[in-house]
Amino acid sequence: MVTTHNLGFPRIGAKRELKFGLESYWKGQSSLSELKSLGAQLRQRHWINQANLDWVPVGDFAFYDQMLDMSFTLGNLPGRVRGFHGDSLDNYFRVARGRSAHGVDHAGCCGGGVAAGEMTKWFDTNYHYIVPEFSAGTEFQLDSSRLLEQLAEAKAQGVKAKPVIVGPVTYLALGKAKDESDRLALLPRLLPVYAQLLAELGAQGVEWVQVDEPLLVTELDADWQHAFNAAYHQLKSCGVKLLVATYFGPLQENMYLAANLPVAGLHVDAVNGREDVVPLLNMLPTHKVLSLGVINGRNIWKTDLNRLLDWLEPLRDRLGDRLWIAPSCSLLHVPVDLGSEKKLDAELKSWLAFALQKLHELEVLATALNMGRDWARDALAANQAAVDSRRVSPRVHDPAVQAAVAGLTLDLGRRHSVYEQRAATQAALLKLPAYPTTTIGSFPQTAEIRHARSEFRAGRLDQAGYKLAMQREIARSVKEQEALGLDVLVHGEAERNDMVEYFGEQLDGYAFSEFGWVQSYGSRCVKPPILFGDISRPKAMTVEWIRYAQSLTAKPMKGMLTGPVTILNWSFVRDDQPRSRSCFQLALAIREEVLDLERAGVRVIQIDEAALREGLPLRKSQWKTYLDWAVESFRITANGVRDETQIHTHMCYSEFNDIIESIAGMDADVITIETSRSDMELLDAFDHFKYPNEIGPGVYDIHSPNIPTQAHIEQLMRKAAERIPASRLWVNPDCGLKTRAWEEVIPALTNMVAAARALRAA
Ligand SMILES: Nc1nc2c(c(=O)[nH]1)N[C@@H](CNc1ccc(C(=O)N[C@@H](CCC(=O)N[C@@H](CCC(=O)N[C@@H](CCC(=O)O)C(=O)O)C(=O)O)C(=O)O)cc1)CN2
Ligand code: MET
Ligand SMILES: [Zn+2]
Repeated sequence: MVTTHNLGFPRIGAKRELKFGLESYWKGQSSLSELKSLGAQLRQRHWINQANLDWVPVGDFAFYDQMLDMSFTLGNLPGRVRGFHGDSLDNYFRVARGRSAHGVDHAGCCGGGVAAGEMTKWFDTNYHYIVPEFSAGTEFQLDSSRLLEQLAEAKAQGVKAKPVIVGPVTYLALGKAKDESDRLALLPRLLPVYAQLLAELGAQGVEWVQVDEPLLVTELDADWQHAFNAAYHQLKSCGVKLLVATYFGPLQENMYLAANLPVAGLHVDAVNGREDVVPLLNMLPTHKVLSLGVINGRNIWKTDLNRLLDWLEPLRDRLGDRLWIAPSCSLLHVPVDLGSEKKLDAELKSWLAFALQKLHELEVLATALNMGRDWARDALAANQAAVDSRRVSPRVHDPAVQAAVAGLTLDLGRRHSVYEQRAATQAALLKLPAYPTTTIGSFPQTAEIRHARSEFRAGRLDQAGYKLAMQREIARSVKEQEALGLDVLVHGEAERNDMVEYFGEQLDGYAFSEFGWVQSYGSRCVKPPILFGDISRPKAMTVEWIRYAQSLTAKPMKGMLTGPVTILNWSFVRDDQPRSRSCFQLALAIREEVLDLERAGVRVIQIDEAALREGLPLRKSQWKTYLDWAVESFRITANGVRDETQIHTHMCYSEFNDIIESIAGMDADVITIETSRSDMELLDAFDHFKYPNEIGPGVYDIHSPNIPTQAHIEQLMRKAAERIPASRLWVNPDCGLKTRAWEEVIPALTNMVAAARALRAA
């Protein structure tokens, strides 16, 4: 018999219950016990949702992040939060979110400031985890309470529990040694704690534990390969069976290593690593379970079940009971329930599967594999009809768009003149001071803005009323910026629910959901739009708003767009054509918007490519191919403008050393990047490469509520000027300000402008 299981379930809740519960607790509007019982309710509901599986994940729930959970389980708390006397969940939130120095915390006691743990992208997803912190002296100490409590809960509910933990090697690799010490040197101290944890789980009657080691789909040097062997040799007799889970790509050169770890089972990504499976089978010891991740956990398309069965049936014949099937990765990265969607049309809906529907697909597969396809005849026929209808739908294929992409030429992506020449033309027109100041685009998305939008959606506010409400917000942000004395203004993005979804909603070839939320970090979610067909732009998307904003000021107003690569990377995209082709289609559509803005008299246009770097393939060998089409897409979007028009781009999570040539290849006149947390050291890449154009290195971290001082900003800018000629420097925050409050934004920008003035005077 084939066994079914799941690697993880979205914890935010079908209606984002966890988000609202967390935010209400953080605001002091509900109690810790209410929050904890909400967590228990969500776990229970999600276990019921998964009740038909043979093994159900336990421990995949997290109040903020699964890596931070693991840090607490391993007793690896940053020194600055040790010795906290309150509830450990409150301490957990202190690491997750930081605390400002003068605040009064939830429990009403005075807390000193606590810096938040660093947050970074989980592999190539749009999910962010809290980076474990290490130093040479790090000691670990088991705190199994969270996992054991959830296990007891699950057992009481009759759940066939398979605890899930992050594996020791991935845990170490994704952390950072603040003192530059060797994290691998900590492995001997870490493993006994894992062994103890596994033994405690075994003592509770656990049979299988899923140990996530996605690091195995990345390039590993000899030390890290060795760490895998060392780790699992030490854990092999801990009293439970281990299923080492890999995902987000093929094992490739790590296949032999993974196949021969001394564990009872291996899970592989059989969607993105399909070609690995047969060679893997040939080297897998015959006592081991092989779990095939056959349902895509990273997108929302229905699986072609019949075709999958054609491939799976011979594997079933060969593996028998040793075959397990599952989604390719945790379902954390997809929305919960397609059934909640009332506005998507029936045809499109028939092509889709969210988490619950994916679990159903798994059941159908198991029935067909265990009993024969006849037993699943109706489900398979319905699936076939849906898959066929999508394949041939005229809604998916637009010959005009395909022809435009086929006709792309390199000159579309080239500016008329080189940077030096354009820069002179632009300087004469814009007449900006030295160290010009600007912001990245968004201003606070206040409750009133969100509320107005939700009233508009619900039909309680009409189009005119909504437009007026947004214009009022735009006017407010223009007024604030003028009072602050900023040099290049933004309209503030009040009218945008999200920098990607907003464009998805206006482009043909896109659909969007009502409840398709996916956790991005903590309580913050995104609703990735669904790119299902060839992309075109029926009409201008941003011009009216920008024109309005420009009408309110004599200062230059930036046109604000999201670039094609970022729209692609933060959407659910087609699986029936290469990503590059969808990206070129987006590039052509956004290019038209750029040209429309230019025609409307907008002199500075920013095209955000926040997700360009995170879209890099996990293996370096594939970087060049990606960068080539990604950079070309940006160039097509941006570079059709006249010399007089200044193009800006923005990137966050910027680590540019290894891709600086591609960044330069985009040929934006100005790039704004996140640098404040690295003390301007990121600029070394730009310095060494002699990056030719202008740079706005972020001078303060927008993720923190702390107000940067003028002195600190000046000091950072002086550091920047050691690396980049001052004549090419801009002064701006690290990223957009939408998650901050006006009370934070005003003093921070006041100090920023004062710092720029002081630098000019010097
Ligand atoms: N797509 C994407 N990926 C990204 C980023 C990004 O900006 N976009 N930034 C980085 C991650 N950072 C992020 C920063 C903030 C949020 C964020 O604030 N998300 C909002 C949702 C934003 C949104 O779509 N808002 C909608 C819906 C708002 C909403 O929830 N409204 C309430 C009603 C409110 C009321 O009636 O008062 C509801 O529907 O229940 C809107 O403004 O229209 C949230 O979780 O709260 C997400 C990610 C990296 N990845
Ligand atoms: N223009 C966008 C903003 O300011 C860029 C954000 S990058 C995540 O919000
Ligand atoms: Zn940003």
